[in-house]
Amino acid sequence: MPATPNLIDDVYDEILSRNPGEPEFHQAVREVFGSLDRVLERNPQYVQASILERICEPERQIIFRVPWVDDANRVRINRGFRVQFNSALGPYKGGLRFHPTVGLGTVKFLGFEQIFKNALTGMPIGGGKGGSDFDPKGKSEGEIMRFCQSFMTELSRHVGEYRDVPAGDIGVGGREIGYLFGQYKRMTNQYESGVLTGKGLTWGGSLVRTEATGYGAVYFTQHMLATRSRSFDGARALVSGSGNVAIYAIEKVVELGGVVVGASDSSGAIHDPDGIDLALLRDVKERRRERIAVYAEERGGRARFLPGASVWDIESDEPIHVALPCATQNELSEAQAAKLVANGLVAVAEGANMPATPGAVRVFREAGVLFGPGKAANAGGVATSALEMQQNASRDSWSFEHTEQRLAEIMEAIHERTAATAEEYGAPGDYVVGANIAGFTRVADAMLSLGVI
Ligand SMILES: NC(=O)C1=CN([C@@H]2O[C@H](COP(=O)(O)OP(=O)(O)OC[C@H]3O[C@@H](n4cnc5c(N)ncnc54)[C@H](O)[C@@H]3O)[C@@H](O)[C@H]2O)C=CC1
Ligand SMILES: O=C(O)CCC(=O)C(=O)O
Repeated sequence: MPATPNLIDDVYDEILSRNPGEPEFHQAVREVFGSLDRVLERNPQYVQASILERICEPERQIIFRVPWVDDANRVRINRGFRVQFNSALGPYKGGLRFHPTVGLGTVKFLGFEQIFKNALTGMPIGGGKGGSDFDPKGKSEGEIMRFCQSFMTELSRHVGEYRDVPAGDIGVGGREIGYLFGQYKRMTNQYESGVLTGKGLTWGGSLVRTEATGYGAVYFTQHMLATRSRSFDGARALVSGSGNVAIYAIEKVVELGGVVVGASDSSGAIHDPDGIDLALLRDVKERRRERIAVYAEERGGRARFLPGASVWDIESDEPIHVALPCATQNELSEAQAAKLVANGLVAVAEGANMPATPGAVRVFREAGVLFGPGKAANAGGVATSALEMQQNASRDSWSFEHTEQRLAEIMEAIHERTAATAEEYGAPGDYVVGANIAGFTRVADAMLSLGVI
């Protein structure tokens, strides 16, 4: 009988009562705690130093008003957030999300995940996350710019190369990072490239950052598949979403010989049994910023749009070997997981943060499906952000080949670290246990060294 179950339950109960109304944060904490009993047994020093309690309490939470003027000259108000969760390993690092569902609990769940993900990369970055309930959908270029400028006017007090380095996430891509960086530069009167990552290539950005999260998730999957002597060659895959992570995951799957037969956005899913035409999808989503239905209309043939459906509802006559959820949290349910398993699923890698519900994760693990949790599988994005920071600090810019090689090595190392830790703690092949323990112990050891702060 483990010596610590009561402690973990007690700390969790305390977190529930101290953080009411934040179900996604609770879910993320529960998921990590589920792997930690064996770690606390072996490391009583973590218990003595209250690492569990401390790691769940953000170092700082900033909530601010974001006033801006719309095209009709009306003053609009949104709420901005930055949660600076843990800086034991380096400056806070993590993206900004602009989406109407964003609240403190969302940002805390993402920031909490980010602590362990960033630790897994082996790079000197702490964990943080931010965002706003601003909805970029349907807004003009001018409105997006004015919102970003107002958001940065407050955020600028809290960020910096050595303090906190935001990047993109849902609703925040190169365009928004540009407006945020422009306003920061104007306010501080200095060209501090290292304050944000995901920058454009002519003003301090890194090659491969755009592709990194999607490519990294596919590299991670490739390593998982190799443990069963399998590869992407001839594999059929479903990818949810059609944003930054999804697009480059699709690109890499196809490059490695796989076929992607479905993708989605928040209006529905497309099923294209002959394989998605990536050039058309990119044109529709990246350039024209249209709904995904337009892809099916223009593609013709056997491509279909399924209004309001999830990609995981697609009825495929042929087996689906790989699932890459790359849209949003809790998008893949237990019932959808069971259906995928029945249709020949071999591997899942979370390109998004926490896209599989706890029930879905249980189904995958019990069925022996290779399951790469987001902390490990989507860490290529933030790792390449850290490479962007390295380039900024050395006033250098690396070639695409060199940077992609670094990304590939980092993803291989994360896979190795995760698999080895799972093995060491008696759970061979369980990437959830491996990622949680490897991430947690790296941060916990640093926290011990830094004293009670
Ligand atoms: N951009 C990055 O480097 C990283 C992103 N992530 C995670 O990956 C996920 C996707 O992020 P990005 O691609 O950057 O955002 P994005 O804004 O470029 O794309 C998000 C995509 O998800 C779709 N989507 C959103 N809600 C949906 C819903 N309820 N149902 C179906 N589709 C929905 C959107 O239509 C869009 O296609 C998020 O969970 C994010 O936290 C994780 C690591 C790094
Ligand atoms: O590149 C970054 O700093 C952030 C990436 C991110 O938000 C994530 O990993 O979820």
